[in-house]
Amino acid sequence: MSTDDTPLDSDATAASGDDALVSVRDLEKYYYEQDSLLDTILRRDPDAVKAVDGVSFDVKEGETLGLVGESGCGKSTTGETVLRLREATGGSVTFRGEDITQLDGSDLKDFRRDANIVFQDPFSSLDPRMTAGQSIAEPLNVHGLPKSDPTVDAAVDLTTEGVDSSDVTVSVADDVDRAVDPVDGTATVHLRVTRDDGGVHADATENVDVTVEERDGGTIAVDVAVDRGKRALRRERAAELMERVGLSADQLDRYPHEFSGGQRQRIGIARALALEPDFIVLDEPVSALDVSVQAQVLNLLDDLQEEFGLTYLFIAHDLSVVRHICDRVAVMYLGEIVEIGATDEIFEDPRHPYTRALLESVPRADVTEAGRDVDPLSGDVPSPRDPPSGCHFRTRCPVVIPPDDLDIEQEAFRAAMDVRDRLERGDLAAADVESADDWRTAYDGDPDALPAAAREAFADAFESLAGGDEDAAAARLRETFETVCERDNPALGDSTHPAACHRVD
Ligand SMILES: Nc1ncnc2c1ncn2[C@@H]1O[C@H](COP(=O)(O)OP(=O)(O)OP(=O)(O)O)[C@@H](O)[C@H]1O
Repeated sequence: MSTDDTPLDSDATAASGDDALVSVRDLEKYYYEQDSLLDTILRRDPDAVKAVDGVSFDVKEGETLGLVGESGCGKSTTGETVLRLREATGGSVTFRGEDITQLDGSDLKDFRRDANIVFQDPFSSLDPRMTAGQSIAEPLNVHGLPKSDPTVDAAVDLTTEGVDSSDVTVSVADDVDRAVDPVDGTATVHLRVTRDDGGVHADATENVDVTVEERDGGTIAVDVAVDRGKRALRRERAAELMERVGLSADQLDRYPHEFSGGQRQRIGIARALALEPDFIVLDEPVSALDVSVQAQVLNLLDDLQEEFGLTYLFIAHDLSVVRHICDRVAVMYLGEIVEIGATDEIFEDPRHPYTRALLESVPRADVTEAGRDVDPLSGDVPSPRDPPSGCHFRTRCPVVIPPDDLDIEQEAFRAAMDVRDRLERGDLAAADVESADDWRTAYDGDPDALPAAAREAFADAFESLAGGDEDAAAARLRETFETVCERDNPALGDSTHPAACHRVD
């Protein structure tokens, strides 16, 4: 989550394999709606909601990749499918080179320790009947942690004062790694043995149980062990995490409703950190918070990323949030990624008309570089059950490409396409038309400003309509006004900053 410029000479979609922690390829998540009885009787194929429809991207180790787009574009479904909280219906997700869509049993459980999620709404994502401490410790409980790792060695780093170190023998229990974080495969207890007027004392920096005994002959025996049970250790870990996310360990026994929104989100973050993951999906982590606390939570996420070397997939609909914390940004529209690139490039040189329109909805101060020459988005995202043919954005796109042989202004072309859409949707029917000339009222623009070929096409089509032949009318309009944008779905290239648009090379 650095604000430094990311090198732009790397491939934007694929992080060239080696440095990718997560690689997503052609990911699909289709939801199949419950069939009606009639569907079952007629053996119709179930309707698919194509929430994620062939998405590919990499998240490099240590980076923050933003995933942005309007509500309903499939961002959450992507995040949850990448984490295997939902099952993919196609494609692959590779984590450290292993396809996690194929994992099961203990391998899947291991992946769940490595990758976690912070949800948007910290109130509904926390169980109201659990205290903060219980919520944070729950993942440890589920995984039976903390437990000792037999491959970790136990060691002691001894210092003495008033005692000759050669007189001290220390025995460290093998399982101290339950309470002492190992470094490079060794859990080291830092022990200090001192003598003062009261006798000999032994203290450890770590939270372990130390007993000291002075034996005949002047030798000193120190035992280091972890005597607390798992439950107590989990509570200690929860307390540490509370402090790390900016809360007080004294609040461990409070319930979610006793915290503010920002504090609840901190608890959600502590819970996500409990298993020491490498990768976290942040699903709109600050969208539900007051603007005044958003920056604090973003700063916390930034600090945690640096301290623990975390990799983030940051989901947001608000581009202004993304700008300051993401290294790269992927823009999603109706189940597809339409543009991906380094954050500065996305903001300073947006290539896809959808990205430009999204930038238009960002508060003005944040997009001075992008200019203000694009209309903000109008209308809603179409249904992913029946996405538009070709480029999914074409029904809202302000720069649809007219046919080569039709010399027509964009606005006039859009108005002509509206007539076509209404006819094809059934909103304009033969019953609404009496004569060929009726096209002049159906067309929302200056009919006389249209090129002759367009006027002829309308007149022919409306004559067919007046005669009751809707199919012939639709065919005539398609023949004249069909655009490449509805024929072909533009692919996302593999350049440094690709955009899936017929206008972008
Ligand atoms: N369980 C489900 N069954 C059917 N359709 C679903 C299901 N979950 C999501 N969808 C649909 O999939 C599409 C993508 O939803 P998703 O929540 O992933 O989008 P999003 O971009 O994250 O939006 P939001 O910001 O509102 O969460 C939407 O049309 C949604 O209605």
